[in-house]
Amino acid sequence: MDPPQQKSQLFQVYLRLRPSPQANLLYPTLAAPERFLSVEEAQFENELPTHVTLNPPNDNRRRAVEKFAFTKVFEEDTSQLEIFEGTGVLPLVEGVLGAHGDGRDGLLATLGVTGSGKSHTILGSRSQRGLTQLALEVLFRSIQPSILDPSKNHSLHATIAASDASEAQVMSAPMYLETMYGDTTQSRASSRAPTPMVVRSTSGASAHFNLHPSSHELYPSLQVHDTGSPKSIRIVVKEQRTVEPSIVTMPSAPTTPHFVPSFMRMTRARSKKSSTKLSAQGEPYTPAPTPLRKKPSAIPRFPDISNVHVNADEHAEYAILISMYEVYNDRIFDLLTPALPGKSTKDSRRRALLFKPTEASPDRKVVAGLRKIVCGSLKEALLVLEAGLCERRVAGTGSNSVSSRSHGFFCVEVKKRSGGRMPGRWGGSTMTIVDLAGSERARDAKTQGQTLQEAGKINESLMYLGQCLQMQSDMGSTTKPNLVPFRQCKLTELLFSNSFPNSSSNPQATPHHQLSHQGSRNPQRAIMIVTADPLGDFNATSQILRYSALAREVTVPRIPSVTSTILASSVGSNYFHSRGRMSPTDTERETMEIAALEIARMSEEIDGLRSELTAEQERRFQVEAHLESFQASMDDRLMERESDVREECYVQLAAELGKQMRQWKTSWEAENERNDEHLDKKIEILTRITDVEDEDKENIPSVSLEDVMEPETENQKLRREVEILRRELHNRSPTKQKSGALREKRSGVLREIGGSGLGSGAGLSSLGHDMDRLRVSGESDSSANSLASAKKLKVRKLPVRKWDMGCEDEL
Ligand SMILES: Nc1ncnc2c1ncn2[C@@H]1O[C@H](COP(=O)(O)OP(=O)(O)OP(=O)(O)O)[C@@H](O)[C@H]1O
Repeated sequence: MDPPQQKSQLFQVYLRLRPSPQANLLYPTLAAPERFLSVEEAQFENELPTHVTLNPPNDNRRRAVEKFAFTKVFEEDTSQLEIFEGTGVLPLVEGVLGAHGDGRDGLLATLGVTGSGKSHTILGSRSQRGLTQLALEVLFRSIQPSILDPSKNHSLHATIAASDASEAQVMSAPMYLETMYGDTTQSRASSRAPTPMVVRSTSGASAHFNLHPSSHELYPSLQVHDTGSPKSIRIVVKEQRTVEPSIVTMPSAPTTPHFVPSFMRMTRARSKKSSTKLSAQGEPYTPAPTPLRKKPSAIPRFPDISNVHVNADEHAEYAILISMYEVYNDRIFDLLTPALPGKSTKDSRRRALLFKPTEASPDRKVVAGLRKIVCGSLKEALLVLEAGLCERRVAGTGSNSVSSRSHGFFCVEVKKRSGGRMPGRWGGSTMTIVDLAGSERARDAKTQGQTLQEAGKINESLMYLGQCLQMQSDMGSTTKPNLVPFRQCKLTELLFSNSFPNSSSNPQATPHHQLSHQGSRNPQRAIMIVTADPLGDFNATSQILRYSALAREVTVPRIPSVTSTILASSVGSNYFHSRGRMSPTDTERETMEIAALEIARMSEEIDGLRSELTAEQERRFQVEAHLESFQASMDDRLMERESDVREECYVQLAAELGKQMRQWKTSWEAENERNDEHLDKKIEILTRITDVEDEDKENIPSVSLEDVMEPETENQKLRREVEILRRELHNRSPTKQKSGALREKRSGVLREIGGSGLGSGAGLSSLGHDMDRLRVSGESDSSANSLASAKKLKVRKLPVRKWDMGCEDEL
């Protein structure tokens, strides 16, 4: 079995076996576990082996022996240097530098079961450097004469930020290291204290800022114009995508410690809307104080690669940008932007980033909004790496005391442009180094809670990665790159998106100039280092090897009985008969045996799955039965409870009703008593009134209805009598006439009254009128009338009585 054509492979896959820890330390009492992985002899002398055989442990399960092919296999005694030299990292670095033209993206990743040595290989340990540090050293050394130092070249930021397609926050290494480690000895620029400055707006409002002395580095497109006054300045932002410079109008603000990159982001975002004028309406950003990190005391120097060198473009200028991020629970987080402490929780808060095409990179996805550090030296780059690693999530598990809980990405962007007096546009390639989190079994890792959840996400993403790797290993026979299902999770998207030529990019969505530039981009070169512990978990390791190996075959036939049956029946008869041959050749027999073995293995797996299914079904029935009985008992209990509640309610209701009845009865009796009393009083009053009326009836003459109803007739009658009397008087002597007339009149009136009893109301009224007219002279008729009407009721009874009692002369 030979590894397939490697040209068609996306990855070169190397296998590294980790040395087992000292057996007596790990297994002081138990017998050391059996080694299940053996390395096949190399085909040629002085060459590394390429095949390993996986021998299943001698348990009851019948499992086939599998053989896997890799680009190279490194055995346990391989050193870090040998790995570095043997895995093609150097050509990868050389490709990124683009010694003879455009560079080519490179990807270096490690994959393996947890604790198998991935981090050790790629990042090293306290005493040894990993592939990352070694690659960085070679890279910096190779471009040493033509690398641009950000602390010396002040326009570097501006040009790099302008060429960056990922909306990145570009920062110089001295500035970043100062914020992380508080180190003031990194460079001349950062050794000075911040200089306070006032930013005066066009409207006269002023804002106070402590502009960092190296702010022209941080904000490359920001130009500070001295207006002549030591306290005021004018800020002009030269946007990369706008032709004219834009004046930034700052609002008045209190003193802030730093004028930070978020301001630049804000201005850029606004510039999309307005190409000429910007206005910074937002408040100047005050960065949250970040606790300083302890600067690593010593960075390992072993293994020594001081003589290693790769080719670089001698006529080009280089700049190195470093960014780091992790994929945690399928989300991307920047490792160089320190997490902010959460407001409500103790946990720190980080903003997830997007992997997407941007305005400047429409046909290629990039992690947008990362912080990128421009490093001028290897030392700076290593310190940035250390700072980023501190942010990475790790946890102690049963399998590894310092287990990575995320997939870590370390990106070295090599920016390259033609040198000379008129430097050209920045181009460049990226070397991405990935330390994948290890697959783990919860039972072995003894994880729970959040760590178990993380493991679930890790295993899921690794499963998708496995699918992609399997597909890519099949690409020797097919030329369809789209078959690799890399869009299933963030990890595979990040790893595979840039592994294909840009033929799939949408030309309609891509401007011509960008298409011609981007379209020429080479697919990335990728190296995968699979780590395995030959004494570790057999199942987990065989799974990893199955999907990462370049080729796989079953080499040692452990023919189970079912296989012989298959061979005897199907292979022996049908296959060869169909070909019309009496005896198969050795190759055919071998192929058939392998196929039969595979069938046997699969049928065994199917049997196992069937029995698992049956067991699951049984469990389900049990659970369902349990659930039903539980439901029935719950129903009974519910009914019981309901009747209890009803009973309680009834008793309470009855008690309440009785109480209400008693209260009502009491109030009803009281009401009755009150009514009786009231009635008695009424009767008493009535009795008294009746008595009085009886009394009155006895004293008051009865008044006929006719009399009351015919007062006019009576008046006329009286008038006639008065007339008669007047005439009589007129016939008598003049002296007697007057007194006689008066007497007659009075006696006539009295008669009239006497004749009619109490008389009618009108009669009495007219009499009252007469009386008043006689008594009160000069009073108006109306007042007399009103008086009479006011006294009407009294007049009805009392005067009558007086008159009845008084004699004629008194009147
Ligand atoms: N080749 C090696 N030589 C010496 N020690 C090794 C080697 N490989 C691994 N180790 C040691 O084994 C331990 C676990 O290794 P490491 O942390 O690299 O595992 P890992 O695969 O990254 O695990 P995880 O996926 O859980 O992060 C470490 O103490 C490391 O130093």
